[in-house]
Amino acid sequence: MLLTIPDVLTAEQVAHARQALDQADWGDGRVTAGYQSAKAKDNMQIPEGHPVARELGDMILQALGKNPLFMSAALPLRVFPPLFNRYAGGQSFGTHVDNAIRQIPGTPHRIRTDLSATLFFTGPEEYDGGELVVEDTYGGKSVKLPAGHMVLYPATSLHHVKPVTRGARVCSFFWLQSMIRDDGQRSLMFDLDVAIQRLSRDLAGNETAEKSTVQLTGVYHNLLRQWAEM
Ligand SMILES: O=C(O)CCC(=O)C(=O)O
Ligand SMILES: [Fe+2]
Repeated sequence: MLLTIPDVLTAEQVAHARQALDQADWGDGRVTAGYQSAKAKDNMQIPEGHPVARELGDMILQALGKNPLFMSAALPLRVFPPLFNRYAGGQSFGTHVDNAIRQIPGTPHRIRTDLSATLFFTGPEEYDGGELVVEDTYGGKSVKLPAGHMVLYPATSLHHVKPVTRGARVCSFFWLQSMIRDDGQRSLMFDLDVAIQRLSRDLAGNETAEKSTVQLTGVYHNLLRQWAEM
């Protein structure tokens, strides 16, 4: 499932991040790439563990923790500390697949990358190109979002970022391990959750409908009990 999560950050948070990112030291993005993706990757990154990356990473993780759409769609177990990238002057990232396993820097912990995320700090009017294209069985889906919005997509997908031919594209990107490894099962849980929420909103006050909503909520939790890995 590929999902846009609007307004993860407020306009004030985006402005604060932009200012901090403009002043940070950027290095070659190849340092966090795997063997194959290093050949395709041409961008800049803030080094892992840089104070700006930590501060803004915490801001993003806090915002996501309070975002019901993100929590419902991702069912996150562990989130990789967000990284930050910048493409300008024709830079791009050719077709690649993200590493399946990532060590969380400075810890003995590893995560399985079930989902990949890109959170935009620059708006589409600020640069040309720079679309993130995610391939799935139905073809390629091109994504270019307003600042503060985020896209969540299966880390299993081949994807690329088109050359940025004017201006600069600044984003945060990271991965997460979900409590539900399988994309199909996770999508089912998300659909069920969305439908239950809508039913309880639309049929509030109807006693029979409320009984069914409680029963469906039970089905949701019992499926989660069957499928979740912790
Ligand atoms: O810049 C992006 O939107 C994606 C970056 C990416 O695919 C990666 O770093 O693996
Ligand atoms: Fe990637």
